[in-house]
Amino acid sequence: MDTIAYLPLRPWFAVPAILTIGVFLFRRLRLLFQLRHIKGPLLWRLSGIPHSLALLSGNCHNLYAEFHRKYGDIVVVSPSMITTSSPDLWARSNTYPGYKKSQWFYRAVRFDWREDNLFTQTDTEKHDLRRKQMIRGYSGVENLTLEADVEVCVAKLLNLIRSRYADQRKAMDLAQKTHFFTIDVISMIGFGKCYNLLDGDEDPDEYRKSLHQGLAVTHRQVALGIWWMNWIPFIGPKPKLDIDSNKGFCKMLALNKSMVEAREKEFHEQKSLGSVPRQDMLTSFMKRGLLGDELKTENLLQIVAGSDTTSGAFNGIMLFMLTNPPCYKALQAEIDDAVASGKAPRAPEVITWAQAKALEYLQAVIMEGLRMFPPVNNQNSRDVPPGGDTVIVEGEEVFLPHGIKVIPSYVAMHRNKNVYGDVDVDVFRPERWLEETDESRLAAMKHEVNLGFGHGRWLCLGKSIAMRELSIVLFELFRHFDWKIVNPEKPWKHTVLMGLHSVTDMWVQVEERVRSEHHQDIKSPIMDSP
Ligand code: HEM
Repeated sequence: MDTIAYLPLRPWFAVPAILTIGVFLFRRLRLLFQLRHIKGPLLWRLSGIPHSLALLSGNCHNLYAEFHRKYGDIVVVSPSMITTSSPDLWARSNTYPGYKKSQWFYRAVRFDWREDNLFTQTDTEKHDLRRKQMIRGYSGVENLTLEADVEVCVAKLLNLIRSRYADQRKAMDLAQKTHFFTIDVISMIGFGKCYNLLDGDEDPDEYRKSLHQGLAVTHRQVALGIWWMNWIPFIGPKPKLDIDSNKGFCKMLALNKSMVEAREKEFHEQKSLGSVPRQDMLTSFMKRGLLGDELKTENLLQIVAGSDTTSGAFNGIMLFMLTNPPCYKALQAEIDDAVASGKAPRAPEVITWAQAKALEYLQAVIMEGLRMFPPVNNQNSRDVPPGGDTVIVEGEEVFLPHGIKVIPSYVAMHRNKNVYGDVDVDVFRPERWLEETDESRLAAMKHEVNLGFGHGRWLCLGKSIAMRELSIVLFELFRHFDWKIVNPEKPWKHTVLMGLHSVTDMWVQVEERVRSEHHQDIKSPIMDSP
């Protein structure tokens, strides 16, 4: 008892304790001094706790947008972190030499604590080498089944909505279906084997649930700063990878392992026989030397990076469209015109990516949806390089000291009045993309909204896949069906985990659009009623 009571007085304890506290306080004061010229709420400058609480609240994206409205384009949100709504600063921190991905976030999101994938790699040189091995597989140049794979999944989605919900007048959880769709697409193009969630309209192996659980656990670890616990090898169960008995993420890992191993074997056999291997994503990666564990971890990255992001975008765009009758009507008018004029095929054929890209209003809806509801938020952090960096923000030079972390506030950036004007930035109005006559302003708007896919060497590799999915599916959803939100007062349950929108219970009523005797001319009973 005595020993414990007098512990702080014993020199062997007191000296290191005082030194540790002293170093901590010195560092805090130095940071406070270094960032004194940047605005931000006092409590957030002094302690990291408010930032942790903001992340845990699931509403960090809106809170930081609020800060930007109050303090301007850069704001201190923790002793060593600033958030920015300046497109120039964010673009610069993705291109200017020396900026790198911050470990506090990217180390935490490794699937396996020992191994990086392209997304988590904080060593810029290693990242760039890996990216070179993968870029052609993602681009579609060496992935000749991409178009057909997406088309098959779109047909399955339409069939599911029609047969199980529209025909039976049953309310449908749209968020579940968009997630099933993006998981099916990415497993098909990533593995060459579809998870088939749309076929059965269920998730028997709980992939969806496990993706959400994985995001939730990692989110809490990042927010509380305890991600390093994953690095203690004895903590956390080592998953037993058994395809038959597992469910969820472990099943996904097991399936990934066996699929990739089988494909590697096939690849080497075909190579030794001199025959042409399949032309898909996995083959493209293997041709560029990505094999074994590296191939497995990159393959898994696709599923995680390619499902919640795109389904978040779908849900946001659908919510904004279903609550904006003039936009809803304008999109259906463009779709009907496109079909009537032969710019789009008649049903049951599915529109192609090339055809959908050419539909101006559809593309404007997607840009505006991504602007109003950015699918990725806040945490893609960058470290300021050694020597610091002097940047121009709102016309003034600002010095950012070395080691400070910069995070993007896409919500605020996508509503930056210097880019979009100060009339209606907070309003969903796809027309802004079509009406803008000043070419340099339009270019700045496009550049800005595209930052939501990252930038420079870290630009999203799946961007064209996501745009393809969004364009084709939105066209077909509005061509075939009419939509109502079941509960406009609470349209969904929503939170943000690891910067991604996690949406459930987005209940909608869906009806087949009424067709005239020519069958292809469709009139909307919902939107045409007075
Ligand atoms: C609307 C949908 C999507 C959005 C908004 C989005 C956004 C982003 C963003 C912001 C980054 C950069 C993150 C950072 O700098 O740390 C990124 C990276 C990445 N995304 Fe996406 N993404 C989407 C869909 C997809 C899809 C469908 C795939 C896969 C098919 C994918 C694969 C990747 C990969 C592999 C990276 C890492 C790139 C690198 O570090 O070189 N994304 N994405």
